[in-house]
Amino acid sequence: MFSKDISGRFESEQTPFYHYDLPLLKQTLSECAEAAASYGFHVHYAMKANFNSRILQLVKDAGFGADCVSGNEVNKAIEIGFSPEKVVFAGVGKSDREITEALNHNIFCFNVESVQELEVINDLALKAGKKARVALRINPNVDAHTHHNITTGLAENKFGINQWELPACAEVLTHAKALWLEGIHFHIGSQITDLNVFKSLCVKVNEIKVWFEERGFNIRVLNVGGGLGIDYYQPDVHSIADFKGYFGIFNQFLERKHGQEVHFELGRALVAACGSLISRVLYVKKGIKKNFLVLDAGMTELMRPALYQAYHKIENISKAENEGLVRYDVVGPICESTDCFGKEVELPESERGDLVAIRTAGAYGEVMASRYNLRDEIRFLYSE
Ligand SMILES: Cc1ncc(COP(=O)(O)O)c(C=O)c1O
Ligand SMILES: N[C@@H](CCCC[NH3+])C(=O)O
Repeated sequence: MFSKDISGRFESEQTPFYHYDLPLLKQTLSECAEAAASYGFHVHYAMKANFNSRILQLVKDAGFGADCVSGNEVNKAIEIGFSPEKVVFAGVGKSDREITEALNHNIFCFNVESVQELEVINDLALKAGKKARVALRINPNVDAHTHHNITTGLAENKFGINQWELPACAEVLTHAKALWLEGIHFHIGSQITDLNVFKSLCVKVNEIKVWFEERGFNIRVLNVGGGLGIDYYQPDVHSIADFKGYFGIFNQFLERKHGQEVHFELGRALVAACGSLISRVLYVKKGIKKNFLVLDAGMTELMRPALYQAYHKIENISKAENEGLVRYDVVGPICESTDCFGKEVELPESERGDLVAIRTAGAYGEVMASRYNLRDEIRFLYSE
């Protein structure tokens, strides 16, 4: 249950807003950093999960790098103070302008997603008089066993370079004057809870690394992406992911030579748990077959349930827990039938004005908000 100490502060606040529990975020970052350091691993925070400035500042202070997926994310990471040496730029469709700006920032590495992109980066780097450090994002065709819409490492997905194109990449890299190959990169999907999936990934990475080494390329960096899943069902029991167990898999199954670095790009597992969307009950609609709880937050503030039928725990934080339970479809005010946070959700009997917390919304929540229906700008509140 959401802490009463915290929720007491919300009564007079204008809703909806995102609440970020910064002490929990700091604890999560420190456990992750410590677990990674124990194996000598490096973590870049996937800032697409949440680029709220307060959060980025804490992530940077905890020593993480930044994994960016647009020129604007690269610029923001630099603005916040991430060292360019710790900034990587990924994405299947980087524009010429974005590439040139990132070159001018002297970022650590571009994660390259096609043979053509490799050629374009070479041309733009030549023009800018720079050398671009690149890693090839390879599609390993490993099933992440997660929601279909957030799977990225299957041959049918748009992401990464297919293995049959590796000889073409090797050819470009051999002749390109402005490219420097740092390593190979993989990211197979998000919200992965079956850790065996990462073992399968390690097997593929080992295989592909050898392919390059046999052809005389030095692979200094093995970037295995992100994707570590979290517990959306019991946010207070498992508020921090098992980073030690996760990194332990890679330590055990990834073959590393002396001097080879292992990089990760975690997003969700670092920031999901610290965020909740706080909303107020506008109306209780009683029906014969159904009761609706109409909130003042909707899919415009948190899109995941509408987009992926994603589960987020919903709590009425104005009422004592588990008293007089009633089933509700918890919906928002947006003119879309998919604007629903949960069906048949058991909650204490609720009334107009009650505060509702939609938990574990710190990743892919605020950043995916939209102004559809000309909604207000998103608001925030932090616990220090
Ligand atoms: C290339 C890349 N790296 C890292 C991430 C971060 O993933 P997650 O938030 O699941 O850790 C993503 C998003 O899925 C991604 O596309
Ligand atoms: N936005 C997705 C994750 C996509 C990650 C980016 N590749 C989610 O909310 O779960």
